[in-house]
Amino acid sequence: MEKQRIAIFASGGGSNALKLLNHFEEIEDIQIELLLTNNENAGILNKLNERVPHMVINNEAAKDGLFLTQTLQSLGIDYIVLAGYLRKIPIDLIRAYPTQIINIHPALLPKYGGKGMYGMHVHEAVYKNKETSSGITIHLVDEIYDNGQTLAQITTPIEQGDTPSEIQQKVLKIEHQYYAKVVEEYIRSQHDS
Ligand SMILES: Nc1nc2c(c(=O)[nH]1)N[C@@H](CN(C=O)c1ccc(C(=O)N[C@@H](CCC(=O)O)C(=O)O)cc1)CN2
Ligand SMILES: NCC(=O)N[C@@H]1O[C@H](COP(=O)([O-])[O-])[C@@H](O)[C@H]1O
Repeated sequence: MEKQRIAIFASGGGSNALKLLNHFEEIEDIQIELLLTNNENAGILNKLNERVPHMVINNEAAKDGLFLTQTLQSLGIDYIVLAGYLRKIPIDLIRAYPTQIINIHPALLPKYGGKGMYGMHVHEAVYKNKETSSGITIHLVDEIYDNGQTLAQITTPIEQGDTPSEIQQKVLKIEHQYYAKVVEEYIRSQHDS
């Protein structure tokens, strides 16, 4: 496979972004070339240690699909991997990368998805509904939040008495175990000759 270049989009602490960096540092034909964030205070920015170039955009730029497309294409980016990115991906960027934008959602879609369902909001809703399991959904991104084709779904049991924070920790653990491998396998599946 010809070398494939990834841009990671993140808005927060970036634990998934770091797991992705670690995973793809060991792989020669898939490389992470950029970390983009809409949040100048994102915790990930303090953890990169110059491992990858980064770009901070404001919320206007985050809405500008043509700007984002031109920027990413000028860098030769082939895939966009969202890792706790909290802004809507604009339609013009989706049209430029129709099957090349991947997201991880910390719940078993289609439940607990859509506008407002991010971070702890998700786990609090799962807790409130007394679910006995939660998990992750890795999916392609389309113009509707959390609506794109599912690539993988992995569940984790919720014990009676688990708090939203304990649910978050269980879900984050499987995010870290599976996301990078699912991304790698998906990219390779798109280039199987
Ligand atoms: N076009 C798409 N853009 C994004 C998707 C998607 O599926 N299609 N996934 C999200 C990630 N996400 C869930 O996995 C998600 C992130 C944020 C929100 C949300 O409600 N955001 C708030 C703004 C929050 C903030 O900036 O502080 C909002 O839109 O009001 C929902 C789902 C990434 N983008
Ligand atoms: N709907 C999107 C969403 O809620 N994404 C979630 O944000 C967290 C980011 O953590 P991280 O910054 O430590 O990777 C992760 O749990 C991810 O699933």
